[in-house]
Amino acid sequence: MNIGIVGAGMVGSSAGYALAMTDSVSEIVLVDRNDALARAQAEDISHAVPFVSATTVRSGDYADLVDAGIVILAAGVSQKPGETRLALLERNAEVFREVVGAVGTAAPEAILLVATNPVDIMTAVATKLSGLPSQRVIGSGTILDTARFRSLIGRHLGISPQSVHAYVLGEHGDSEVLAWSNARAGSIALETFADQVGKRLDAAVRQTIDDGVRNAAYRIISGKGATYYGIGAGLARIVKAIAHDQRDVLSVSIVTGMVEDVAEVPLSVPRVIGAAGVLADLFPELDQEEQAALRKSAMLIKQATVSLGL
Ligand SMILES: NC(=O)C1=CN([C@@H]2O[C@H](COP(=O)(O)OP(=O)(O)OC[C@H]3O[C@@H](n4cnc5c(N)ncnc54)[C@H](O)[C@@H]3O)[C@@H](O)[C@H]2O)C=CC1
Ligand SMILES: CC(=O)C(=O)O
Repeated sequence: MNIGIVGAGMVGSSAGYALAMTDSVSEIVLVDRNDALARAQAEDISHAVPFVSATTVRSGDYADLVDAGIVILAAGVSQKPGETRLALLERNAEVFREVVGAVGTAAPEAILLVATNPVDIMTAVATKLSGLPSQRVIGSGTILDTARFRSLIGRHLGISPQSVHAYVLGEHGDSEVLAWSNARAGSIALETFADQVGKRLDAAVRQTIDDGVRNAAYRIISGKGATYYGIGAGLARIVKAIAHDQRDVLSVSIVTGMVEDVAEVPLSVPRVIGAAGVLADLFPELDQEEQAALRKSAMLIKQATVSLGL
């Protein structure tokens, strides 16, 4: 499959690099309003390819996206230290008014994979502007938060994050919901697993992990200005699931019919991902506190989409 990436900054180029390293697509075309940047990123990534894969990496303009099966949207502004994702909304909605139309003209059938923040609301913006069915406009949503959650649980329990089955739901942002109540390690409930390996999983440990997940972006941005390796790998993971019809369960964001009594809201729950995009939405059983938090997150996002007239 051929992949387009619009926005060749830190996130777009990291996604391109991660994709090239996984050898899962045929061609990557980078598009940016800064042509020189897109050219330089493509050239640099293409020099990594001979070590790993045979992916063609080049820059181009929108017309070069004609054969793309998926177009990643990573164009726009990013957070300054201390700034929230939601604060980017107006500026990035303006960028999408230009970008989504241009992508739609070149590649009307492509699945759109949104990374630009605030990613849930930008997913709703892209869905509206493109006129595509919601199953084909996918926001990276909480795929990154879920990875952070699994990584910290795995580190605490002394196991691989890939043996942790736990999801972050709701907004990719401050109101996100760490679903502790149904988290498992191997096939064992988390608390039972912790008991069996002699680890504590009390409120203090949970609070430390919650902070590690919820505030990761703020910490990284204050230390190095941006986050990009994690999301680059997350985007590559979603692309792989679509390109190879893998039917993986991943927490991603699409405009969802009903979540905790909030209608038509873009947020993340686990979903089955395959060649046609989102094949099914999954709603894990939550405890009362998590349910209330998910409703709050859904209402907050809904307010923002309504304020944009979506
Ligand atoms: N979904 C997630 O988990 C994450 C999302 N992000 C978001 O991704 C977005 C990109 O972040 P970075 O790559 O760090 O920013 P960046 O500033 O490095 O790159 C953004 C690129 O977009 C390009 N661009 C801006 N307007 C454009 C337009 N109208 N047409 C074409 N290209 C345009 C710029 O020239 C620039 O190269 C931000 O909104 C950021 O908040 C960042 C990290 C994680
Ligand atoms: C920047 C951002 O959204 C993140 O790293 O989670």
